[in-house]
This record gives sequence, structure tokens and C-alpha cells, in this order.
Amino acid sequence: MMKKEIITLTIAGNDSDGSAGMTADLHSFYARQVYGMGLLTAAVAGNTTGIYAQEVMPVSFIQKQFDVLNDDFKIAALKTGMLANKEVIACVAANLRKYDMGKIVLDPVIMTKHGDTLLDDDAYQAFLDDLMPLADIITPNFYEQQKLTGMQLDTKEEIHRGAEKLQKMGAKNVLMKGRHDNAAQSEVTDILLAEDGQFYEFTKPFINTERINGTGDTLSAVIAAELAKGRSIIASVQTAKDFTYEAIAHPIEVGSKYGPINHFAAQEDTK
Ligand SMILES: Nc1ncnc2c1ncn2[C@@H]1O[C@H](COP(=O)(O)OP(=O)(O)O)[C@@H](O)[C@H]1O
Ligand SMILES: Cc1ncc(COP(=O)(O)O)c(N)n1
Repeated sequence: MMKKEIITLTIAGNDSDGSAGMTADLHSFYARQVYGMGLLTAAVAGNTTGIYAQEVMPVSFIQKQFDVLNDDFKIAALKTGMLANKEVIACVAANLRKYDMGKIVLDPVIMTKHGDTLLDDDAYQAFLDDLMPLADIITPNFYEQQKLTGMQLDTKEEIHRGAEKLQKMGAKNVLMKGRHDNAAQSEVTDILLAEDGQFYEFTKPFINTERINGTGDTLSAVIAAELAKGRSIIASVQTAKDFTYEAIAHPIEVGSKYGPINHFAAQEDTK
């Protein structure tokens, strides 16, 4: 009998150098053995030194991708990445309400590691109002946590309060990714506020490297892949944290500056 594949979707921008965005998501889906599909919202012209141009897809084209995918496939889980502006957010939110596309992982992509902006300033409110209530899990990094909560989150207590604020806005589970900007730190701890109101910590050693393009995409894509398989939030986050760590820990030589992470090694080393 033919094997029925588990379909996982990324709704994201493509980064031409393959380090981040849709390409990193598809690498991650493949490595976690789910069938990956890509609904394109935007494309950026980038390499390991930066992003030099970006184009947003017309909303009518994004709508068409939602319609044709839902006509033909049963999607088990999805993640969102670069959504660019409030018109794209409105389109994505309307379709996530219209179609049942399984579990929803919201990765609030705002800025790249080089400091290039991937979401308009006037789109945060739409993100909070229209998308947060639909999320099974949201995965903000340290910078995005401050932007979305409007709070300064330095201590663990403050991070807990910030996570509770995001959960009250509608996200069922909130994963507050840890800081990794201090060369002297020994660990990176991500804090999950789960649906049951409990906090869980996921800790790995800190790796002092500039080759971390696509870490956030990889983490959220693996969470989506594992949720698509029917695993729990906690098990999915644990696998995603382990996978992303292995991918950072085995550097590969691609490009001259802020390189990508290693999905090949992570595939072999993550259970
Ligand atoms: N230098 C690092 N050493 C170890 N883990 C890291 C490092 N950088 C990021 N991570 C981990 O990678 C995952 C993605 O986090 P992050 O890089 O903050 O996301 P983003 O790409 O959205 O900024 C998290 O689990 C985080 O803990
Ligand atoms: C098109 C696109 N989407 C998302 C990211 C975020 O990348 P990261 O995972 O490093 O935060 C990116 N750099 N480019």
C-alpha cells in the first residue's frame, strides 16, 4: 500500500541564499521527514552579507495559493514566516479562519540577523489582533518579545509576565526564545508558557558563532513538523530545540559572513 505522507506547510518569504525563510523551512521539513509545501508571500535578494532587495507577492496571488492548496491537500500543520505588511497579514488571517489547515505555528518575523526589516511598522497591530488568536504556538525572539508586548523583558520574572501577556492576546502556547548576544554566556534558555499555565525551560549550551542565519525559521519549522505528526507541544519544542542546536553546532562553509546552519548534521543527530 502507498504510504500516506504528512503534509506541513510554510507560509513565508524566500531568501535567495537558502539560509533562512522558506528554504530553511523546507530543509527542516525534509530532515524531519514530513512532506513540505511552500506558500510564497515575498522574496528577498540576499546573501551572507545582507539583504539587498525585497518584493512582496500580490495579495491575489497569495489568495490563489491558499485556494489551490486547500482544493487538493489535507494540511496537518503550518508555520508562518515573513508576512511583510498588513495586507498580507489580513489575507493570511482570513484564510486561516476559512480553511482548516491543522496546527498553527506563528513565527513573528520582524527583522533579520543583519538588521533588515521584514515586517512594516504599521503591521504589528494587525499581527496581534488577527493572527495571535489563531496560534497554537507563537515563537518570538528576544527583540520580537519587546516589540509585541511593548514591555522591557530582561529578568526571568519579566519574561514570564511578557509570555502571559501574549497568551492573553490569544496564543495558546508562547515560546520566549532566549537571548544569545553575550559572548560570555554559557547557555541559551528558551521559556515555554504552555496552555496549562505552566512554564517549561529548554536549555542548551551557547555557541559563539555568527553562522546562525535561519535558526528561528528552523526552530518553528521543526515544531510544525512534529505537531503535524501528532506530537505534543512540549515534545515538539524539545525536538526543535535539539535539532536547531545540532544545526548550529556543526558549522558548514557557505558564504563569507553570516552563514547558514547545518540541517544535514541535525538530521543525523536529532532523535
Ligand atoms: N548562539 C546560539 N547558541 C545556542 N543556541 C542558539 C544560539 N542562537 C540561537 N539559538 C537557539 O536557536 C533557536 C532560535 O532562536 P533565535 O536565533 O533567537 O531566533 P530568531 O532567528 O527568530 O532570532 C532558539 O532555540 C535559540 O535558543
Ligand atoms: C525571507 C526571510 N524570512 C525569515 C527570515 C528570518 O531568519 P531567522 O530564522 O534567522 O530569524 C529571513 N532572514 N528571511
